[in-house]
Amino acid sequence: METPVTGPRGDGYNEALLHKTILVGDSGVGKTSLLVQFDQGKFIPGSFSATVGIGFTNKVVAVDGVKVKLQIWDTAGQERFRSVTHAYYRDAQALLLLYDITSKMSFDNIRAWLTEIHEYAQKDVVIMLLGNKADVSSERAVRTEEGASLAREYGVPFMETSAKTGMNVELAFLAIAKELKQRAGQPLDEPHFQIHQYIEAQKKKSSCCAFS
Ligand SMILES: Nc1nc2c(ncn2[C@@H]2O[C@H](COP(=O)(O)OP(=O)(O)OP(=O)(O)O)[C@@H](O)[C@H]2O)c(=O)[nH]1
Repeated sequence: METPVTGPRGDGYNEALLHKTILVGDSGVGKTSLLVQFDQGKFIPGSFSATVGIGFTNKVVAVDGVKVKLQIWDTAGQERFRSVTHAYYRDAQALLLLYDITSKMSFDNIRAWLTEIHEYAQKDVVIMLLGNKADVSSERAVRTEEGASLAREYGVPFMETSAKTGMNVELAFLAIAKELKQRAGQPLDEPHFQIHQYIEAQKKKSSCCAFS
């Protein structure tokens, strides 16, 4: 379900469709940091201040030259806010589910998160699994293949990200925006766009070119 955006701006923003996207995952996995990196291109290191409740940021991304507006909801990972955040799942078109690659527990909790998502979200919600904090390789507790294998089991796209370095952050949101644009019946430049293949191709492209 897309909500047309209305407002005073005359830059095409008004005509963009609004797609609700929610960031979920355990407390401390980096949801707020990922959103700040995507929205402002920066990482604020230092003390961790847990999100209280829920808040959103609007971000317009260009997909094939067309504006797609993502309304990105940042939820609190702490258990005590869970009943509040469940209420927001229902309207979401996309869910970015994060774990922290340095925290086995946050990875082990992904199955429970997926159970909740399947209980409260729409059946056709786009889900993407993200293993965040990929820059902290010395403390890695979850192998990339474990993340990929879990994602395959649930049929969802997967990538590792770093809110600190920005690795794959834009790619994650752009892939979601493309998928949502396509679902809204708006054509893409790639006529056979598939989110899984798109992500794999982009990841290959960046690893190929980073070393060439
Ligand atoms: N090195 C590194 N640190 C990160 C990364 N992402 C987040 N952090 C750090 O991890 C801590 C928690 O990040 P948050 O973004 O607040 O986590 P959250 O998931 O929003 O937490 P809640 O609001 O409690 O749900 C902070 O100290 C961040 O600086 C990352 O990609 N790399």
